[in-house]
Amino acid sequence: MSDRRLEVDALSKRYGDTVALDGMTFDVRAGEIFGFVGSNGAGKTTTMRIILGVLAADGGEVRWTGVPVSQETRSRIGYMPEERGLYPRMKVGEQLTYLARLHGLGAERAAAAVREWTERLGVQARIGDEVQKLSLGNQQRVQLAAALVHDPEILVLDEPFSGLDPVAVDVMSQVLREKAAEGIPVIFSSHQLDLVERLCDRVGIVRAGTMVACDTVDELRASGGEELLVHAPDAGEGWAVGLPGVTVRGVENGRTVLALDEGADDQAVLAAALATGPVREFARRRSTLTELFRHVVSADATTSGENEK
Ligand SMILES: Nc1ncnc2c1ncn2[C@@H]1O[C@H](COP(=O)(O)OP(=O)(O)OP(=O)(O)O)[C@@H](O)[C@H]1O
Repeated sequence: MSDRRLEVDALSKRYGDTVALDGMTFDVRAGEIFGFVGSNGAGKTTTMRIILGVLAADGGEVRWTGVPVSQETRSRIGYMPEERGLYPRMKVGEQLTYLARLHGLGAERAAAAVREWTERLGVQARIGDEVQKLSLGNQQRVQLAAALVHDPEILVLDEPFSGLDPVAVDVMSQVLREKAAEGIPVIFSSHQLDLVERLCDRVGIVRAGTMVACDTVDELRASGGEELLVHAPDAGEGWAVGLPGVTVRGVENGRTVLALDEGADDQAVLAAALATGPVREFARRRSTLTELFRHVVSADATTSGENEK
């Protein structure tokens, strides 16, 4: 039997009166990169901490290969905590070696893993420096190395991309892709939705401690419906307001972005645009993940009881 899935099943968690998780449910399959997105305070970090066992749930269960996760399973998870967890005064190499040994690697394998990951992540020149002497971005590269040196079976990364320069983002993305290709389930949280859209096989959108949408990027985008992008330079504000089946979503680089209901007449929109003057661009496209996210997350935020940090 090889049901290599990390299942998060109906997790609940309260902090006093704050409901942090309310039936959080999703799964991440082996070899899949899963993007975990949601507004501040939606419950992503709480979920990841519960997966790791650094926080106990009030209810629900986390399973790996169909079995509730034990401390032994948890020691095989590579974790990058949001608050980061490196010892500032310890040298990079010593720290990574210590972590690898702590997870049971022998001295030789630990040394090889530290070499491999510091080189891969471009911090090999800093191996003899104290962590606190590194820039924040380089500390983050070391933090990723710390999640990887013990050759984990599962990767759980809390905002691994925040604060990284574009080159580091590429390196991090490539590493996550490789790990997934090796058959590891990879879950990471992020507010950088363009990156999530590029990198993830599936995406889960969380609101107020509950998963509100979970699917492939393509399916999620398709569920957001179609949009029209119209560039009519002489049109005044509000030119499209009131057109049947049309909602004005905003303006993007001078183009009006319109959402179309199913069956709405795009030719009537074109005629309305032409009535204002020349039309330089008129294109259909599917919603981006960012637009869908705004739509899903703002749906009933006022009734959700969400307590933002
Ligand atoms: N230690 C704590 N004590 C009290 N409330 C907490 C604590 N940790 C989290 N919360 C609350 O639980 C909810 C979920 O927080 P969590 O950190 O899981 O959200 P998040 O999705 O990771 O947010 P962000 O994107 O800002 O990191 C929030 O309302 C938060 O204020």
